Amino acid sequence: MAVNTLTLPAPAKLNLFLHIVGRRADGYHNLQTVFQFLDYGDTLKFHPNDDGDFNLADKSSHIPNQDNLVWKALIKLQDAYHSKGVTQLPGCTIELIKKLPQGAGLGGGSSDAATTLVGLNQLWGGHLTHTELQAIGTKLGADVPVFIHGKACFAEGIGDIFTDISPPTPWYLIVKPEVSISTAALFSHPELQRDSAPVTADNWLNKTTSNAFEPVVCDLYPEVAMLRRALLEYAPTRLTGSGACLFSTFETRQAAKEAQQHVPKGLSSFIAQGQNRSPLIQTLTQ
Ligand SMILES: C[C@@](CO)(OP(=O)(O)O)[C@H](O)COP(=O)(O)OP(=O)(O)OC[C@H]1O[C@@H](n2ccc(N)nc2=O)[C@H](O)[C@@H]1O
Ligand SMILES: Nc1ncnc2c1ncn2[C@@H]1O[C@H](COP(=O)(O)OP(=O)(O)O)[C@@H](O)[C@H]1O
Repeated sequence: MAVNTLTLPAPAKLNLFLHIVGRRADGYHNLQTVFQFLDYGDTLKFHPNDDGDFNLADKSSHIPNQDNLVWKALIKLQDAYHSKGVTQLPGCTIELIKKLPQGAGLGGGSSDAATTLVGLNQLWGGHLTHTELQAIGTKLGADVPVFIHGKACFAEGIGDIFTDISPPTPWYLIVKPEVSISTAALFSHPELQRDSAPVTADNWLNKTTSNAFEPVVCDLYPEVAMLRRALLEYAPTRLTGSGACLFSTFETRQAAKEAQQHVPKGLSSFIAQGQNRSPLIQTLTQ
């Protein structure tokens, strides 16, 4: 008999800073960044069935199912279970409810993939450890492992070697400029600074940090530069990941709400609080 629906969050992340410290032989870049999660994101509902079929019910993303990172995560996890000799996997329909904008630097697709791996692993009897799930996640995208890790961290390598930290957890106003940015194109941009001086998990808060993509993005997209200048009137403001979202940092939710009144009409924005344990991990350990 099919078990009950499992509902899990797929939260957003912010990169509180992001430096590039070198280029690797495989074309990827070594980063230094701090990941923090938000109490805001997508939701996945896993509806188990008795007929052994798998479906993705996604009314909100407009991404063809076979391209969706949820579906790709499902296929990769099935392969991993098969190679462990577990072939009888209970079927389910995965319902994806998207709130996060795409191509935003909030890691929405990566978080959906991570929640899929964690959720299905739980429904299939937990044959894989979180370390094994992270290794599968890396094959789907550099940002997937941190969502499985689920703790705020100083990250190195391609963003997959973690030192846990507890940065302050302020309120953020996140605003999405109406531009679409390719992460791969930005990483290969000739003007990108790729030689930032290394910082450490202990000293980054006392150093001058930045987001290496910000000057390039502001140069390519004047509307992002303009929005950044406007938001800087109210609070410290920075790009997250490769953009396009900007986040402004406030001590209180009220202050974030007041600044939100000034977001240019037509741009989407939301307010969320920084989380040092991701909402996914909080739900799993409840
Ligand atoms: C920049 C960051 C910062 O957290 O986030 P987003 O802006 O995507 O949210 C990540 O490094 C993005 O991670 P993710 O979006 O999963 O990237 P992937 O799909 O793995 O890679 C897309 C492309 O970016 C380049 N890439 C990615 C990561 C990295 N450390 N070096 C790279 O050079 C590669 O050209 C790769 O083909
Ligand atoms: N479930 C998904 N949610 C969002 N994007 C997805 C998903 N599956 C595949 N994608 C693709 O991944 C790309 C990056 O998405 P996303 O993770 O939201 O952006 P970012 O990494 O910039 O935060 C999108 O442009 C989209 O084509």
